[in-house]
Amino acid sequence: MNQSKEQRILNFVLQNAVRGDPCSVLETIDKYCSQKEWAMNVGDEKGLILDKTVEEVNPSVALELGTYCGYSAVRIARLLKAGAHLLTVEFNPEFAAIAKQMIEFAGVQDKVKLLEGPSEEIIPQLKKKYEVDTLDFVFLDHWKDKYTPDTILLQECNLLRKGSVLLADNIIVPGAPEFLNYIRNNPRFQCTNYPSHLEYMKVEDAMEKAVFLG
Ligand SMILES: CCNc1ncnc2c1ncn2[C@@H]1O[C@H](/C=C/CNC(=O)c2cc(-c3ccc(F)cc3)cc(O)c2O)[C@@H](O)[C@H]1O
Ligand SMILES: [Mg+2]
Repeated sequence: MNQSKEQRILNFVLQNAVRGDPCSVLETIDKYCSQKEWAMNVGDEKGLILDKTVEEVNPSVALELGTYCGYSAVRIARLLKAGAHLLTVEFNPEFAAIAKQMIEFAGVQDKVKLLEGPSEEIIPQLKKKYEVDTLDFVFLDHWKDKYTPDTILLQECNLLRKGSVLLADNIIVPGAPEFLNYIRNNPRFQCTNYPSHLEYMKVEDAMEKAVFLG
């Protein structure tokens, strides 16, 4: 049975990156996906916006929706302070297995908890089952039509506090028009747009930061 693209990305990392070095893993994925096969990692350009936001928030508890191969999980986890952790949610078992190996190879497994299942089921379990009080930072990068329902669900589950920061990928491509409409017209969020480019392409994209005002 021939390999999936995601398996090929992981294998390229296992053979070419430095074990235990998150930056090396990120560089290697970016190299493969810009030179060999495009893949929907946040990438190096939007990755810098993600880095700056994570450094600014300096979260104790972070959530990511849509792990995929684990690129942004490694990207976020490498910046977390001692004792801080990232919960990342992925419902595709094949991608979850790839991401688990990617996270472990990068050496950030102690900071990352990969939760396998759909976000709409996991989010309501975060407080009781995963001992979350509130979330300091949320990275949205899963199905674009789920950004809004999951943002509403996070609020309904009392997982956001005054100052919680959401960062959403792909505001232009593939686009999240209903999320943008929802979040920009919601007085409980303060929004900022960050123009950038689609990963590994000369196509315009953007990220949107939304700070929950409580
Ligand atoms: C059902 C909602 N809940 C979910 N719960 C848990 N995991 C979920 C969920 N949705 C999706 N996922 C997972 O998140 C990932 C999905 C990401 C969706 N992302 C995109 O479609 C995307 C697509 C593009 C893109 C851009 C231009 C193109 F021409 C083609 C594709 C670029 C990106 O940066 C993207 O993020 C997968 O791993 C999927 O299994
Ligand atoms: Mg994306």
